[in-house]
Amino acid sequence: MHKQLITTSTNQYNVFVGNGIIENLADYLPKEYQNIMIITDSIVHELYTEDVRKYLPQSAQVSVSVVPAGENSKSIEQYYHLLTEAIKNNLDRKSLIVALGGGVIGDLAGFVAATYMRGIDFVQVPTTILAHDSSVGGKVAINHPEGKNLIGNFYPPQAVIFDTDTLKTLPNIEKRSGYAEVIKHGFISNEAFLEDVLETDITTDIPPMKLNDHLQKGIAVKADIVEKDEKEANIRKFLNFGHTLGHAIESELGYGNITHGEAVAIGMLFAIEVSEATYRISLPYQAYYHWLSANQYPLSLPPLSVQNLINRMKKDKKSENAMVQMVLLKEVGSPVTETISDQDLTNLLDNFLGKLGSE
Ligand SMILES: NC(=O)c1ccc[n+]([C@@H]2O[C@H](COP(=O)([O-])OP(=O)(O)OC[C@H]3O[C@@H](n4cnc5c(N)ncnc54)[C@H](O)[C@@H]3O)[C@@H](O)[C@H]2O)c1
Ligand SMILES: O=C(O)C(=O)C[C@@H](O)[C@H](O)[C@H](O)COP(=O)(O)O
Ligand SMILES: [Zn+2]
Repeated sequence: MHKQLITTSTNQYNVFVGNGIIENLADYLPKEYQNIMIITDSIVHELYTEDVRKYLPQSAQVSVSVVPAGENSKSIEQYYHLLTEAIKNNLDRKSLIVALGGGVIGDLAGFVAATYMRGIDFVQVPTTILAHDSSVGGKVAINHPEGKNLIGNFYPPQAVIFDTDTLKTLPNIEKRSGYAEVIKHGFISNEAFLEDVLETDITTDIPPMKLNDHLQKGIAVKADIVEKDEKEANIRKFLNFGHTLGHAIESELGYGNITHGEAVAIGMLFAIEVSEATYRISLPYQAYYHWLSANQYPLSLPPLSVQNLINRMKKDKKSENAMVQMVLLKEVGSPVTETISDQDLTNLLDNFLGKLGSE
């Protein structure tokens, strides 16, 4: 089991990562709780709720709330439904919410915990590769039809308990989605990590040692950044590499019609191209494109309006005075933020989408 302590401006919490560690769930809780509500989705519920229930302290009263699987559950309706469930289950300020699932559940349940009775404890029990990213750092949110994660907060969990055995049931599409955030951590941190991921075939079973190594390295990159800039005043923006266009694609296509990671994967391709054009440098665009293609990432999109995408990018949380800010790379491991003029963005995006091709 690998343990990493995260220190934020408001608290400290441990991230536990390892095979089979769910059995020790009760030991990883920082204190005793008498009333615990597990929030999960319909797919994860079938697979893992019973285990989690079994390993929670037997003295606690435990309830389970299940939302439909998928991005559409990061909605105001499901958020309100879960608050009602918390009230019905008599959760009080000393109670605990367990977020059991991927990033959708972590973001949603975390936002419920952040706002119920002005904030109660929650722990993240991630079950997707992507959630090595979403369970760490304390960003919790729901979506608005106008944009991703527009309603949320920074609200760190009490602990992250990541049993990587759960990843064995992940379908390939979710492995791809998760690995987009893994390779993002490579791009923004160091060449060796990036190259290791570029050499990994994720279409077949990834050796557990390698997978755990990639997850731990990704978590370390993220932890280092959020410890220095929890509320995204400056360097935390680097974790948004690929997200300015990625989020715009997700909301423009309609939530759930492309996975978060697959949209971000295309967003990173664009960010690399903009970096090369802006700084007149060469980055591993071809190697990355080849890896995406070999691992069956979607590399074409249904026809999308450049203007609509730009309007969406302007609603991104990094935007200032309606000017789009993107995270670019000066080289692998050296991210920067850059304001892009509307004219440049129109030209670059038009060219990029044309090259990417339409379905
Ligand atoms: N808060 C953050 O810092 C942060 C970081 C990255 C992404 N996110 C958010 O995370 C969300 C995406 O997370 P995700 O990709 O984990 O999506 P998800 O939670 O929807 O999970 C993906 C799918 O996999 C299923 N699933 C989950 N675990 C499984 C398992 N072990 N076996 C089989 N199926 C399983 C789920 O039911 C779902 O259908 C997006 O909303 C994104 O915005 C947040
Ligand atoms: O933790 C962060 O900071 C990130 O940007 C991580 C991203 O992978 C994640 O998708 C995050 O939810 C995006 O945040 P947002 O502030 O752009 O909504
Ligand atoms: Zn992301």
